[in-house]
Amino acid sequence: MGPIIEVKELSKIYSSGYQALKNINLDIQRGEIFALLGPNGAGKTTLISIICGIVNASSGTVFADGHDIVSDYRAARSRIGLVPQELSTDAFETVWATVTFSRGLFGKPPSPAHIEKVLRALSLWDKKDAKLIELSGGMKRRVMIAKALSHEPRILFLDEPTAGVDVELRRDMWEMVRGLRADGVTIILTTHYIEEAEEMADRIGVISSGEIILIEEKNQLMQKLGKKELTLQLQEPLTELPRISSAEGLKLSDDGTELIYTFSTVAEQTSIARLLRELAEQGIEFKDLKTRESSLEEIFVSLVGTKA
Ligand SMILES: Nc1ncnc2c1ncn2[C@@H]1O[C@H](COP(=O)(O)OP(=O)(O)OP(=O)(O)O)[C@@H](O)[C@H]1O
Repeated sequence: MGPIIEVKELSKIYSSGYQALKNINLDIQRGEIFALLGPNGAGKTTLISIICGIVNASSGTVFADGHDIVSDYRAARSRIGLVPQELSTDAFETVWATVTFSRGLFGKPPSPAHIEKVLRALSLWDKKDAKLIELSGGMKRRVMIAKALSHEPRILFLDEPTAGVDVELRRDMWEMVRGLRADGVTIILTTHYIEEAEEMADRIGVISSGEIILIEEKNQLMQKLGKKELTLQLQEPLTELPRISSAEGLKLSDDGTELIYTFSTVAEQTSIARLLRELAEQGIEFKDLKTRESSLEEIFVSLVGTKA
């Protein structure tokens, strides 16, 4: 079986003339959690909206579970659940009715058992008879997810799932996403919270100005582009950097009490050993040391020059 989503040479020019996507090629593997990162306006929502059939592409093709999203729209769309960024709910419907109705839209036979399972998983069961207007913002967001899961999709898109939600709900959502993955659902999420991608994703794609500039396994990305920082707290402050051959990547703190050494995670052992040896040879002693690894956030900023 091939990838569950295949995007080929996809471009989008809005009627305003603005080109939001430029020749995107992207395969999403079955069962993975894929995080799409990018600064505001990079094209994330446009890409998702095209895959979900809400926006038309200008050129290129998309297959969802083998179905062309244009010529075979219904089959493609039935495979997909979408949790959009904006909450749009029918304020006076009950939770139960709105989620049940969503399932019907995809031509699936009623399944109260499935709806119950979804509502329980999202801690909405005791609210099933409440009208949406009576729910808190976080609960409304859970309802959006319940709607997206109502027809048992194999692919779930989460567009900024945890924007503006509290820490507890964010944790709950991560838990739920992991549970879905365990059931074999493929998950694509966009997020501004790098922490979320770092925590959840198997692979990460970075989109900037309508182009995919990087796709990588998360662990490899962190290893390849990640930097480590070693801080040595000196016994005696220095007035200038020691003259040693491993001075590249070495900085002296403003007050002269710390040496800070930045190195790539790949090159680590040999270069640290050499640095420590050379410092010892110069009689420079330190009383403590600490190391720190760069976060995905820093890697991201180094790639696109701005925050996600
Ligand atoms: N209907 C539209 N007509 C014209 N331009 C649009 C339209 N929708 C989006 N755009 C433009 O396309 C670009 C990509 O927008 P998109 O919403 O896909 O970005 P995004 O990566 O999802 O951003 P954000 O992180 O802010 O949600 C932006 O410059 C936006 O202004």
